[in-house]
Amino acid sequence: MAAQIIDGKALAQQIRERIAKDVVDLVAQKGVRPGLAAILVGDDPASHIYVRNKQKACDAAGIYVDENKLPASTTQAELLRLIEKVNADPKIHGILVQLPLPKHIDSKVILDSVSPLKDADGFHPYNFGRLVEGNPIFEACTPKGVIKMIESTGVTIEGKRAVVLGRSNIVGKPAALMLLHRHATVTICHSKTKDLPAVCREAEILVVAIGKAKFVTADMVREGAMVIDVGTNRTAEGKVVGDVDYEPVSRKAGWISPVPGGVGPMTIAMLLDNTLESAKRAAGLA
Ligand SMILES: Nc1nc(=O)c2c([nH]1)NC[C@@H]1CN(c3ccc(C(=O)N[C@@H](CCC(=O)O)C(=O)O)cc3)C=[N+]21
Repeated sequence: MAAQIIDGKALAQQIRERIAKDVVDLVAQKGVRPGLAAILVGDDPASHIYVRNKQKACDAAGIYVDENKLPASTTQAELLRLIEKVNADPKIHGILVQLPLPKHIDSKVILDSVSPLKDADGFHPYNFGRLVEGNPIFEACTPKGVIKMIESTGVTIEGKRAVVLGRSNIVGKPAALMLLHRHATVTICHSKTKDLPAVCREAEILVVAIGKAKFVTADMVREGAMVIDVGTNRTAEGKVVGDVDYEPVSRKAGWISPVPGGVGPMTIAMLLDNTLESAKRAAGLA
């Protein structure tokens, strides 16, 4: 039996249409248009493509974007001044500092300087702490998108064995917490995990975020499992592939998310959603 495909692109499109309607209502009712400050430092081509896609999605949803493309030579102090400015700007409800930043800039210092009330990426330690508590304001976009994809299948998370492959602060760890709060039994695996394939085979829900092309093979997947592939890897030929060896795994899994067209588009939709929610809060709603 071939797995059912979790179409992140279509789901993201539905969510973006709902956001566009909510933006119209928010403008009509409160005179507040959601605003996102997008900050991009340097000339990493992939980052420019991502930011352009985020900009297009915001435009289509009626979200105002204050785009800041800074040269690679930008100093940490200059970047901090820009963040102070957008922190104080009432037109801005969400701030995105595109990662990675150039090496001479300390990302931790920069991300910590973003107002927790505008932290649409959910990367600030305050928001991470709120997530640990189970009382988040902003949830990181990629793991939030992963949860929405799982929920879209109608499969209940409660009571399930979930395995998260990867322990990064921006995907693996928050994804594991979000699954835990929805009452899954969660295991986090990483490079030091012993007999990783056996642990993965226990998963009814397997979330893969390790950043290695085709790392998850069919022998690591339980029959009928739900496999969510967070990877975005570029092959030598320039093709985008996930962390999952899609063809063989899709013959064994019950559900699978493709790359491209899976978690990536959902990440962008969640950035819009977080910006909208922030604007609603600023307008005294929600
Ligand atoms: N502050 C910050 N927040 C982020 O959320 C953030 C970031 N920095 N830095 C880089 C990563 C990566 N990321 C992706 C978003 C969309 C796709 C996406 O839409 N991908 C398309 C394919 C794109 C292609 O073909 O190149 C897809 O999967 O269908 C992928 C990756 C967000 N990130």
